[in-house]
Amino acid sequence: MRRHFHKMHGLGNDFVIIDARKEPFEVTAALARAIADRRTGIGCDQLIVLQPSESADLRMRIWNSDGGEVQSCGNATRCVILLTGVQSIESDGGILEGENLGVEVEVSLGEPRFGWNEVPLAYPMDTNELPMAWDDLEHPQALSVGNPHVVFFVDDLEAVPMEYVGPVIEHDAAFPERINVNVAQVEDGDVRLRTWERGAGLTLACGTGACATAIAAIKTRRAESPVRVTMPGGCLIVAWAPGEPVRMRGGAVHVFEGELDLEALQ
Ligand SMILES: N[C@@H](CCC[C@H](N)C(=O)O)C(=O)O
Repeated sequence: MRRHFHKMHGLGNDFVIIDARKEPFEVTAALARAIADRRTGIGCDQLIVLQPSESADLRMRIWNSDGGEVQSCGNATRCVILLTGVQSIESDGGILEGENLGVEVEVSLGEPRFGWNEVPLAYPMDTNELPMAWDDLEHPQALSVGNPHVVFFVDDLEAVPMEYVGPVIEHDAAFPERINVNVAQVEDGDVRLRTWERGAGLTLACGTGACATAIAAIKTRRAESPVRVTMPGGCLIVAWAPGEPVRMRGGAVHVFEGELDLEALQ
């Protein structure tokens, strides 16, 4: 069996996108891992499947490269808007709205949530400053922008061994659904960010991570909205004020399309 797919990326965070609005497509964790495998599959950070929706223009489902299904993906949202032209997307993290502005795509990810059980954390803690530390990384903020994030601000981003500390924090028992780990440095109100993504590891950019980090920077007056967030793959502009949805603007690129050989992947 063969199935049409699109390969897209948002600032180097890459996706295999399958449009299953007319023809259903069943995903198992094993199939998601096989498609995402860069040696034997197509290769991607996340597999995205588009389905019909009753509450929005379409439903977007997201699988990390480890095969786990998750709630939200900021960079994929911009790609899906570019690909399909829709303006509202149902996701497990909420309704996402956006618009293709031409060179860039703008997306609203809804209002962030700061309750310990909304992140979620394993037990009550002050999400403005978790009383926790991992080596030199300490007291992160925790929040949900549809998916769970912690944000650390540091003086020297390059000195942080993300490959070592990222997976340790991701799997800490304090985070029952695991967590996306953002480490950022702020200079003159501009944010530089590296993200260890839950279920995908270090990526060139993370859209929800950029939103979570900009919100954390605005809350602590390290930066003012709109915030420029620069990641290894490029930059996003993030706007937010307390009580409002977070909005993100940036690029999205269609790379190629082709046919998946599903039998070869099993
Ligand atoms: N790359 C994404 C986030 C993808 C999901 C994330 N790894 C999770 O497990 O929540 C983005 O651009 O936001």
